[in-house]
Amino acid sequence: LTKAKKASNTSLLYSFSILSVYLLYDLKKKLATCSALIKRVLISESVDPCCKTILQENGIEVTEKQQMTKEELIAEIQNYDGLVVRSATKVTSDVINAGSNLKIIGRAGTGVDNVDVDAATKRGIIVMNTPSGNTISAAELTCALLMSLSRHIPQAVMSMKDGKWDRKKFMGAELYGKVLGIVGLGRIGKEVATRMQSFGMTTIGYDPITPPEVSASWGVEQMSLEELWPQCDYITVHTPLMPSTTGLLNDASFAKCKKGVKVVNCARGGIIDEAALLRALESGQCGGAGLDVFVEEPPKDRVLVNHPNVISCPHLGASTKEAQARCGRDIALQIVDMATGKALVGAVNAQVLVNTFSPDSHQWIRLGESMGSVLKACTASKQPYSQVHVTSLGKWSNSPNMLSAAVVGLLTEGPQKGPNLVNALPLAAETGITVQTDHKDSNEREVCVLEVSVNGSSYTAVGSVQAGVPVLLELNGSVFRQPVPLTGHLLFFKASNSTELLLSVTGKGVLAAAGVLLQSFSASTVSSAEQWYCMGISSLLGDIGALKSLAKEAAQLTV
Ligand SMILES: NC(=O)C1=CN([C@@H]2O[C@H](COP(=O)(O)OP(=O)(O)OC[C@H]3O[C@@H](n4cnc5c(N)ncnc54)[C@H](O)[C@@H]3O)[C@@H](O)[C@H]2O)C=CC1
Ligand SMILES: O=C(O)C(=O)COP(=O)(O)O
Repeated sequence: LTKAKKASNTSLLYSFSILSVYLLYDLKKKLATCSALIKRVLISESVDPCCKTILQENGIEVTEKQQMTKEELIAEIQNYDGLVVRSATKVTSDVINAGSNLKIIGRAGTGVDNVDVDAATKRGIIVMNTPSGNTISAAELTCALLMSLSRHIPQAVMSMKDGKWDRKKFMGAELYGKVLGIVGLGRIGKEVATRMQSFGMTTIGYDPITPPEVSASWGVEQMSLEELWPQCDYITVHTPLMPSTTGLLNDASFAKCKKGVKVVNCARGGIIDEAALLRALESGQCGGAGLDVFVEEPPKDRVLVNHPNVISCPHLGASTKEAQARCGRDIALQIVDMATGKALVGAVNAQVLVNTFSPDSHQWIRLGESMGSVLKACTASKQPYSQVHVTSLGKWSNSPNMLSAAVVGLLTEGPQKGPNLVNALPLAAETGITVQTDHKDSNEREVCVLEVSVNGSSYTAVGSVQAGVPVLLELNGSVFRQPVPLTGHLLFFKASNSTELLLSVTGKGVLAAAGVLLQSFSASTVSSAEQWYCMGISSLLGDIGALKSLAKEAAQLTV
């Protein structure tokens, strides 16, 4: 560049009215999806051996280490790309942040409350589970607890082992004709309902998401919790543990129940408030409880476990050979599919990625990232962004994916760490960027419009996918005569419409002097005073800073 400046100073200064020379970027380098290679996986709990076998068969190195302390896990986790857990491993933000190479956390089971999903999402780590693998087992254990509660089977067994023959003490009650309230009508709630109906129970329930007509089709009448509590002889909960379900059954709700109501928690400790349960058991408001799960596991405080009307298990809902085989196999296959870019199944924090596994979407994602990169370069000196808006036009709406992809392009600093499709939107929110997306149906054009606002100014890129290649059609109002393929190294600059100018940049000008070959050239259709140009070039210019200052210097001169 220095040479170029010396050699062609006059023509350069004469012809340049470049305001800025923008970005050179290598699109091939960074497609920030999460299909990064998974080479090493740590299994930190007792997961079916088929999990290890499947991972190894697919070239993944597996280490099994059970009962690690938090400190041990934090010290080790940086060595792994993937972590497979059940419910006992607490994957806290400390663990996640220590996992500098971590790309995936696989939960061989359903509940992900032991994983800090938000922390993982912010770090761009996929969290996936195998939600249907243990449904039947958890439902069967729930039914077993309901039956045991009605007939005091565990207590009777203990008394027999004690050498007693106490027939009076264990007088039970039939399930037949009784009302079972099911809170949470998802996979397990449904299976519990249909099984208990075969015992002649009336099943009623509540779920804020499952539509009443859907649950009615499998025999569960839905109603509000206020209506449900007083009708139930038995209540079973099957919701995830989250703020809205913590303490769902509490002092106030127990007070609304029939005296002697029996409750089962085979979902998560804390959905039935443990202290309120104890009070209800002691007052007789609750006639018995079947607990598979506890707030603290194992529970140090044994007062509930030791209560005569409580029967309990050490979190055995999923502990069957069948459930473990399914969950172990499913999580291994899901990790392999993800790593090889075949499919993304079971991701709980990366819905946007699910659609990126079709070749079609892949190119649109590349387009979004590339347009983000282009606008990032055009606005480099003006950041931070205040708003990012993506509009998709076409037959199908891909704007949510495009939005994440564009944010990846806008926020990416280097090829390794930073934003990807998993954490793009949380990162944008954290950075104070307002994001917006919409879609307009159109049979004529299939394009994506990306608009970013920086310091009150707005910058726009319009792109599309043509013949399987992402292309840029417009940049800040300049419509390119030929679509610009967003591939390889591209040099964008804004300049007045002048042949001399172009020669000074290309032919014998700056690029030639820097030993860079011009591979393609796109100018805008409008011959306005200033317009955007894009050049495909053979290699990255070593010193883009020098080019920029040269241009800046030139721009200060009156031509
Ligand atoms: N004890 C064990 O070993 C096992 C326990 N589980 C637990 O069971 C839970 C349920 O599992 P699935 O049925 O597979 O999940 P699911 O996602 O199919 O169903 C959960 C249902 O709860 C509903 N829900 C959410 N908030 C609610 C609220 N405030 N009130 C009522 N319903 C609400 C949801 O709409 C959803 O339909 C899991 O989250 C997990 O914690 C799962 C498997 C084994
Ligand atoms: O899948 C779930 O949500 C469970 O609670 C089962 O937990 P586990 O895998 O047996 O530790």
